[in-house]
Amino acid sequence: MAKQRKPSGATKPSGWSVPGVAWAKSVSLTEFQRGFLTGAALCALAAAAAASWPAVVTKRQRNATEPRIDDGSVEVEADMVYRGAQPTWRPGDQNALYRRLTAEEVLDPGDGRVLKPTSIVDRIQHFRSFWALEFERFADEEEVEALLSAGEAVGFKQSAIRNRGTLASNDTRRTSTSAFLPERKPGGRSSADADPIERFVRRVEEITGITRERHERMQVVRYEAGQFYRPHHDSSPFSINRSVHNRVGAGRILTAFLYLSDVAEGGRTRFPKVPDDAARTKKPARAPFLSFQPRRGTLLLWPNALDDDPWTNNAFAEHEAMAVDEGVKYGANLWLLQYPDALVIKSWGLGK
Ligand SMILES: O=C(O)CCC(=O)C(=O)O
Ligand SMILES: [Fe+2]
Repeated sequence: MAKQRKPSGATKPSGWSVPGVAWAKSVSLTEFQRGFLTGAALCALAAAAAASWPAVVTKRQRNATEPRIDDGSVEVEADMVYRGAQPTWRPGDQNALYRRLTAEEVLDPGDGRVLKPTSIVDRIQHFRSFWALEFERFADEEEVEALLSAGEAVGFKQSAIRNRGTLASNDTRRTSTSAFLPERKPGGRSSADADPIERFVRRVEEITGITRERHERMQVVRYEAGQFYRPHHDSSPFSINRSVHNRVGAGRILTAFLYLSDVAEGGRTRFPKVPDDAARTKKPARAPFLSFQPRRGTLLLWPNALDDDPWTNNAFAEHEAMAVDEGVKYGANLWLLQYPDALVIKSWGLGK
């Protein structure tokens, strides 16, 4: 975990201009309106000054080598937090992954079978894309069982959820329970008969091209009848002033979600900002948004970032786990990160 500090070379901005005031002068406004705008601008400045540096920041040039990290109040360079690590994705890499997975043959590193998405959903709106790929029978029975046992061994607890930067449990937005599995150490790459979880992790490394030092610890989730996880985004914004975000949840550029059980009724994973494709769903009763039915062994893969700006969340990636009507639903999250996991940097000695 990088110590919080100011980015070197970043100085307080020299010249201030308040856009609201400049604009107010250029149009004809009443004295009252002008006074209101000036007052609002002064309030904003005072509020910013009251908060400690760097609550007020200049807009810097943005380009591929100088990422902007923005949680709404601070702006820092990624490598200040991630100790010079290279980002996983540069602009364009996300769409390149989509093309590779949909147009090329990706082979299972274990048994050599072709790993092909069985269902492809692709939306492009306002030049910003979102896609989700479903891989049926991605994990075999042994792998599914191993993940379930690993979850049981850790123990399922009321899932924690971040609420304005602090961890809170018993959140009404998430009633399910979950278990974070231990870190996966670097594994030997040769044996095809590795342990089942190892096989699964290698397959995810193969399809995504993202190796395990950029994986978060896997999280097994469990929902009993009536339990749900309301709409949320898996990736929290980067920031240096909320240290918890740096360790968990920041820069989850991809979600690989493996269903560990079939669910008879309910329990769908639904994307409430992505319209459904009428051609895919012939059932008129279904909500008109993209959703997936849990099927044991099926992997669902979707990006949480923007292709042209992988440091920024893609709003279309918002999703929810709808309430399970009957039976118990299990799944496993494997989040793939824009920088090596901070905990891994520390425990594997990957930091500088
Ligand atoms: O259970 C699901 O379908 C999705 C789970 C999820 O969104 C999460 O754990 O972040
Ligand atoms: Fe999620």
